[in-house]
Amino acid sequence: MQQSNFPKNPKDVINEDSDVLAEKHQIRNTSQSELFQNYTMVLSDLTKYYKDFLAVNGLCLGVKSYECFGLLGINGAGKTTTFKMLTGDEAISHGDAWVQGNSIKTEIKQVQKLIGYCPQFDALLDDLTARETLQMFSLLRGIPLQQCSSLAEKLALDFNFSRHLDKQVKELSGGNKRKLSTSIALIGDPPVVYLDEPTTGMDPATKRYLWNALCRVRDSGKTIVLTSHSMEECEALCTRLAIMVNGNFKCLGSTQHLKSKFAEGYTITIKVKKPENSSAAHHSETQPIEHFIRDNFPNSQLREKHEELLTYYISDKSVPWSKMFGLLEEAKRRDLNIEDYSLGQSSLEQVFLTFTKHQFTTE
Ligand SMILES: Nc1ncnc2c1ncn2[C@@H]1O[C@H](COP(=O)(O)OP(=O)(O)OP(=O)(O)O)[C@@H](O)[C@H]1O
Repeated sequence: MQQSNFPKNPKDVINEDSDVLAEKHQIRNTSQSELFQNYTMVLSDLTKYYKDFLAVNGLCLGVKSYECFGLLGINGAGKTTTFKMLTGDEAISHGDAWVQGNSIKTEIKQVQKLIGYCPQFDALLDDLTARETLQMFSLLRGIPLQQCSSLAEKLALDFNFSRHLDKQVKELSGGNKRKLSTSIALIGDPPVVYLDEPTTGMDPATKRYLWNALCRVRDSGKTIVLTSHSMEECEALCTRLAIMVNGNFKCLGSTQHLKSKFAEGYTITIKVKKPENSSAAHHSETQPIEHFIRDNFPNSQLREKHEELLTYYISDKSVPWSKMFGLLEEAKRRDLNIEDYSLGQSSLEQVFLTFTKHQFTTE
């Protein structure tokens, strides 16, 4: 069920990160001619309402060639809706977006010539072979008939499905269908490529093969925008990424920047003993350990308190591991209701989880 306090007005959104605000400021305050000179793709306050439900909220972004931009977010964050607006499949409610200076709102036919799109669900015809599929899309893209066959072979080689080129789509595995869909997005050499979860259903080795192929595409000068649920994928491919929550960018930057901004330091996760016959620890059980952490780790931040788990972020990297383990062992000895604990270096995955846990439940 939809939550009643979902922000209806783009201005209602709070807690935007400084990098997200800086990008907004830059897009809003730079002349269009300068933006189009610097960026292949520009989003300016891109917004989508489904009736009164705000699915995408005023996104501002500029993406250059040689850049792969990642949209990360859990289910329902607004990633596919963003793509659908960029491909002209959904009308834009407010704002606009441009590809090589062509407006999605007023020049969609021109924009469609400049983009390749791999949708989240393979839009393939079961009875055609992979070769026939590639040839059909090549013809639709205006490629001369005599070049279609060699192009199909080249794409199958680049994406490692040559062995399956003459199989019918219905005979292909899920991973090979994704490879076929991704290669379709590249037919006609479009300068901008949108990939909606390109590696869904792929085994780890195939995934890595596709990542390498996409790195080569990126390094040939194209602009790639992809959605993913995987931090690992974004680390492998993306020059920059944004974490999306409820239609908003929550943070934006290179994986390295996000790591140093949000994931430096340590994470302590403490499992608190639950009282008998209770599914969660209450304040009286968690209070002693909360006091202990506050007193002994002055820079600690309580990031999450969920049932019997407390997760702290320790930004002070100068404290040696031995000291931290020593303090946590002491807390265990003092019987502060600690059942168990773990101590580790913060990861990008934790940054992602920290941001996305604020996603409203809409289903
Ligand atoms: N046609 C529609 N009508 C009404 N609401 C929609 C429609 N399409 C999407 N939504 C809602 O908009 C929100 C964003 O959906 P969207 O598909 O863009 O999310 P997503 O980030 O791509 O999720 P996933 O990772 O599952 O693909 C969701 O709450 C979804 O239920």
